[in-house]
Amino acid sequence: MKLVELSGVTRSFASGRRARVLAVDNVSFSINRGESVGLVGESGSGKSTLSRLICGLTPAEDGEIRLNGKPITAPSRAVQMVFQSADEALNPAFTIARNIAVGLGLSNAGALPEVRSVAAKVGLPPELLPRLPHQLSGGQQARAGIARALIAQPELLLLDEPTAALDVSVQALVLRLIDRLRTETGCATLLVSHDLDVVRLMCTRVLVMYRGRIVEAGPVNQIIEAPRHPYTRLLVSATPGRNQGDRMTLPSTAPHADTEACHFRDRCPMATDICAQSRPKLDDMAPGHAVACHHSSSAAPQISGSGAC
Ligand SMILES: Nc1ncnc2c1ncn2[C@@H]1O[C@H](COP(=O)(O)OP(=O)(O)OP(=O)(O)O)[C@@H](O)[C@H]1O
Repeated sequence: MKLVELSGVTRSFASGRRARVLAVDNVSFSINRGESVGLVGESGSGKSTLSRLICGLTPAEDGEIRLNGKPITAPSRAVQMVFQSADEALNPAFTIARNIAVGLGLSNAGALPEVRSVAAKVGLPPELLPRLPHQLSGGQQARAGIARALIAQPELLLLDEPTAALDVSVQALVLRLIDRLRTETGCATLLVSHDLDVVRLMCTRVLVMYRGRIVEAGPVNQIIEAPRHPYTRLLVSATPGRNQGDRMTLPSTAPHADTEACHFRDRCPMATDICAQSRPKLDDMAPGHAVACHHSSSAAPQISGSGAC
């Protein structure tokens, strides 16, 4: 049932005069086969680094990532990434056909029948295949990026803000396409997004990340309707159209390097001494709903019955 399992995964980067920035700090979770999971959090919280770790594009410093029970140590065809911009996804010097074939590790005409077939699946007409990426619209480039990932027949598709560079009407089309392909192929998805409404539409479960850590995880409706972690509440309240009276802005913040404390404590209205002294564990508060907060019980709002997916 479990497709991917992360245990204690950690990755830091050198950062100017400061020794290290902990981009991903001792993160553990799993994704089941065919599951659609969202990953949300403010800019710099570590979402892209986490995706790249799972994809094998960035090595972990500590911890382990397993795919079907076997450690991932390098990029594998079973895990493919759809990037947020064509610049990352497509080689500007390659035709669209050749870019798609790269997903198979091939870049020659031998891949053409498969390229045509996957292009048709994502709605790219064959006459676009000989073109260069800059000769396509943003939506067509996004489709080509999805085709490049899909041609490898992945078991897990990592979608790093796949529609961030597109205008709203095209975004909706591409999101619908991704949802249809997920259902057709049965592959699991991890969707990185700033947009909780998109995550609610596309995913059954969501992971909330803050400064390198998962602070809340659970069924997407339950988390949006009744968030338990103070940061998730802030995130939900900052979503346009919600809790207007209590909306707060989310300034960009630098990740902490300290491992033995709650990273949210300096922004948390409920912080006490224990928050500076020990790291809260991600504990189950309800079936499938986990929260990492020393005060999650006292802070918990009533869960209305409207939530679990
Ligand atoms: N190659 C790198 N070298 C140095 N620091 C890095 C590198 N990659 C990421 N970081 C740092 O790690 C932290 C997490 O970055 P990451 O890109 O994973 O966040 P994110 O949540 O995906 O942000 P965004 O939503 O803006 O894309 C940030 O502080 C970032 O500056």
